[in-house]
Amino acid sequence: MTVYAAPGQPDSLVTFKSRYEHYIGGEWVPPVGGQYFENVTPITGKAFCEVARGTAADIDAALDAAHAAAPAWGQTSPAERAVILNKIADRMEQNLELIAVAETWDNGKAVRETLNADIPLAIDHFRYFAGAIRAQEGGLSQINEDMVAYHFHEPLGVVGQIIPWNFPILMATWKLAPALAAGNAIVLKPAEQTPASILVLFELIGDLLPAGVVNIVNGFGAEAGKPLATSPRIRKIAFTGETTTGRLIMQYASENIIPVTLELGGKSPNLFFEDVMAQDDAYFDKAKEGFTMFALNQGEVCTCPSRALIQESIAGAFLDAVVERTELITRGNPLDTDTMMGAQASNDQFEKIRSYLDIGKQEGAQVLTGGEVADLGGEFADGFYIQPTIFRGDNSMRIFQEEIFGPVVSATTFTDFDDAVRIANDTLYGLGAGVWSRSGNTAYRAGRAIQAGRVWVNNYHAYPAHAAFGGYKSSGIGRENHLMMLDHYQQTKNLLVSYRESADGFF
Ligand SMILES: NC(=O)C1=CN([C@@H]2O[C@H](COP(=O)(O)OP(=O)(O)OC[C@H]3O[C@@H](n4cnc5c(N)ncnc54)[C@H](OP(=O)(O)O)[C@@H]3O)[C@@H](O)[C@H]2O)C=CC1
Ligand SMILES: CCCCCC/C=C/C(=O)O
Repeated sequence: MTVYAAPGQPDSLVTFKSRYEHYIGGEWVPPVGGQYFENVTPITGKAFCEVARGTAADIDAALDAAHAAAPAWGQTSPAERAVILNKIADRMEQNLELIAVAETWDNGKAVRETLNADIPLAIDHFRYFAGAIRAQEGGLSQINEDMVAYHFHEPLGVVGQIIPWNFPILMATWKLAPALAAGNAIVLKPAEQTPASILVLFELIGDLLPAGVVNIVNGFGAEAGKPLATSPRIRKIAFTGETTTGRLIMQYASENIIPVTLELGGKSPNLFFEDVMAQDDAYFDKAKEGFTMFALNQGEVCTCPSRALIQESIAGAFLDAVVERTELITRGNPLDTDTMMGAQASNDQFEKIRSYLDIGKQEGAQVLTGGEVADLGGEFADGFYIQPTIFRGDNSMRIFQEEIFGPVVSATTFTDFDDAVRIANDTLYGLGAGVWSRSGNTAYRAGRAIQAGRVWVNNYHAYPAHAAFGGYKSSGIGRENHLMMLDHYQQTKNLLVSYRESADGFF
């Protein structure tokens, strides 16, 4: 067990500055309007730094820097960009604990996760796209014996990226790594709730990139995000966040006819067929872990398995077993590596989840465990902690249909295969899903029938860089991770060349 010292305490790995500026053109730049906002750690509920509050003028300055950097960066070779991405990964790896502690302090999540998942996955992402861009090939079509169509990948130029607060560094990486690999310059706006860890990261890695290739403007959605997303000076906007905000981003983008990628909400079903059940067996233990994944990252994950669908014949015994497993989730200081669940990322999110705990009870759902805020006392008394909660109810309830984004799972039963698929697909969303069965046939058929971009079969919440990730229905547009993300950051140049030396057959 390790308990990392809190920033500001003796022996802490991280010292946050009391004030952070924007990162523009390779420099730390104060906001044009001179305004700052407070950044709170959800662990204690106290402010720990202030951050530049960006407006349209700061976005313009960042776009100037990005446009100045884009031509040279776009002409670097894939091998040169790959070297830089690998250096970023190496620098992050050398500072893994520091970055993990910074992320935990800013977001509230358990350091056990930032150390073992968020930051290692981010490092691997840079390495994956370093390799992917070198492996990418263009295309050639032979039109006839004298004519050839060459297809080249070209960078888009300057792109905008807007990210949320649930995985600040990992979500930044999911957007930065492919965009950089493809040769674009970037203006990125972090979420107002969690800007600090990304700024700490850029204090560490900023010198590895040419000035202006990545620019970070902090601030609020309406004040900094909208001027970025509406700017005619970007060639693409990438967004992760709420579905209603995603709809706005699409409207903004339509004005300038630029492409969008959107990672939006979810209400992911996790299906447990009756053959998962056993008294004492490694597979059943694995399935219970899969159920408990609703509490990963305090449930603040777009793919949170927030609807558990359990075959009626095993429901009683299965729910008893997962309640017992859920009650073993250790809570406490998020900087303690034994702690499994940390704090919700903000007071707003904490209050939103509390309201859904009330809604679930008012709708008549049965609370099998949890259902209340968690009072950790002491220095954590003002932090944002919620008990992991299992409701049992019906798929028509609001707690089954609306994104809670907290450590709350709503469980219901199904009778047979068709009923399971019907309930799974009875949602506006289509981002993730889980299927648990010892039968390969059942698992395969369910996986293909569920309308979701990612279906985990006999596992959950794994995010390898080379597996495509994205939504069906209202969960978004496009795929992140995987080679196919490069397509979203490149345009195709077709050179149609005639090698015939006469005008014969010109038309
Ligand atoms: N799919 C996912 O991964 C996520 C889903 N959510 C869902 O959304 C709910 C609300 O969270 P919230 O943070 O408000 O989500 P938002 O979608 O509003 O925020 C995501 C990002 O978009 C920015 N933003 C907000 N409004 C605009 C705008 N008009 N133009 C441009 N950028 C904008 C935000 O800035 P800022 O925060 O600085 O205002 C933030 O950087 C959560 O409870 C959860 O259900 C939230 C986060 C991630
Ligand atoms: C254990 C790592 C989890 C990564 C989850 C990625 C989620 C993205 C999102 O919420 O948009």
